[in-house]
Amino acid sequence: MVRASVIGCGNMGSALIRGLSRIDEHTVIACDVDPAALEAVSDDCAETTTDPAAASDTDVVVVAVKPGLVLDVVTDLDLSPEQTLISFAAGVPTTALEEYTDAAVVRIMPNLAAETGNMAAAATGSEIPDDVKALLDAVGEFVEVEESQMDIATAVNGSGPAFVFYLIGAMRDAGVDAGLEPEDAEVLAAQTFKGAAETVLRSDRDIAELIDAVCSPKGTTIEGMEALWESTADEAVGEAVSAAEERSAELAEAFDDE
Ligand SMILES: NC(=O)C1=CN([C@@H]2O[C@H](COP(=O)(O)OP(=O)(O)OC[C@H]3O[C@@H](n4cnc5c(N)ncnc54)[C@H](OP(=O)(O)O)[C@@H]3O)[C@@H](O)[C@H]2O)C=CC1
Ligand SMILES: O=C(O)[C@@H]1CCC=N1
Repeated sequence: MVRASVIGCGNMGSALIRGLSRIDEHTVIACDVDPAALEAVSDDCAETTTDPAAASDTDVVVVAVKPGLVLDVVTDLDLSPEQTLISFAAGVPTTALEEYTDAAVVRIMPNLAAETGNMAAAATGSEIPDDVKALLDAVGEFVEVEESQMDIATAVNGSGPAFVFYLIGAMRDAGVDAGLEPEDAEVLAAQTFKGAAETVLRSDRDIAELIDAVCSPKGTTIEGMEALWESTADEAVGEAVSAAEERSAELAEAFDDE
C-alpha cells in the first residue's frame, strides 16, 4: 500500500485522486487552498486538508499546482530524503526541483485520463521508486523518458487529451451534420476512438496495417482515407504537438539561470 498526498486538487490532482480511489490499496490525503476543490474529492480520499504541512508526512507527495507555484510549495513542504516528491508541473526541470527539497524527485507528465485508470504518463528521474511505479500502474501506463524528452512528452501525452477531444468533436459534428442525433454521434465517435486506441495498444500490427485492415477493396474507408491523405490533417496534428512542445520548453527556459 502506498501512502500518498496530493497537493493541488484542481483538474489534474483530482483526476489522480479519483483514479486511485477506484482501487482501495492506496491511502490518499488531499490538500488544496480551495475548500471547494477539497469538497469535490472528499468522497475519494482518506483525508482532506488546507494545510500542506499536514499532508507532507506521506511516503509520496504529489505536487499538482500550477507550474509557477511549484517551487514555493515544495520549499514550504520541507520533505526528508526518505520521501519521494512527484511533480506534475509542465516545464519545471528535475534539477530545479531538487534544489528546493531533500526528497527524491520524480518528474512526471501525467494526463487527465488518470481519472478512469487510463492515464498515459511520462516519468523521468534518476531512479523511480517501486511505490511510485505502483501508484502510476494503478491509474494507467507510464514510460520512462530522458529529461530532455519531457517537453515533447508533455505535448504528446500531457496536452494530447485536448487534441484528441477536439478530433472526437470533429468526428461527432460530421455525424450530426449528416443526420445523426448528437448523443448518438458522440457515443459512436468516442467509442470508436477508444476502440481504435485499444486496438493499437493490443495489436502486433503497425498502424498502416491496421488502416489497411479497415479498408475493404472498393469500399467506403478507402474513399475517406484518400481524402485524409490528400488533406493536411497530419501536418495540423504535428503543428499542435510542436506548439505545445515549444511552450513547455519556453516554461523550462525560466530555470536556465537558476
Ligand atoms: N490539467 C491537465 O490536464 C494537466 C496538468 N498538468 C500539470 O498539473 C499541474 C496542475 O494543473 P491543473 O490541475 O490543470 O491546475 P488547476 O489550477 O486546475 O489546479 C491547481 C490547484 O492547486 C490549488 N493550489 C494553488 N496553490 C496551492 C497551494 N499552495 N497549496 C495547495 N493547493 C494549491 C489551486 O487552487 P486555486 O485555484 O484556488 O489557486 C487549484 O485548486 C500543473 O503544474 C500542470 O502543468 C500536467 C498534465 C496534465
Ligand atoms: O496545458 C498545460 O500546460 C498542462 C500541461 C499538460 C496539460 N496541461
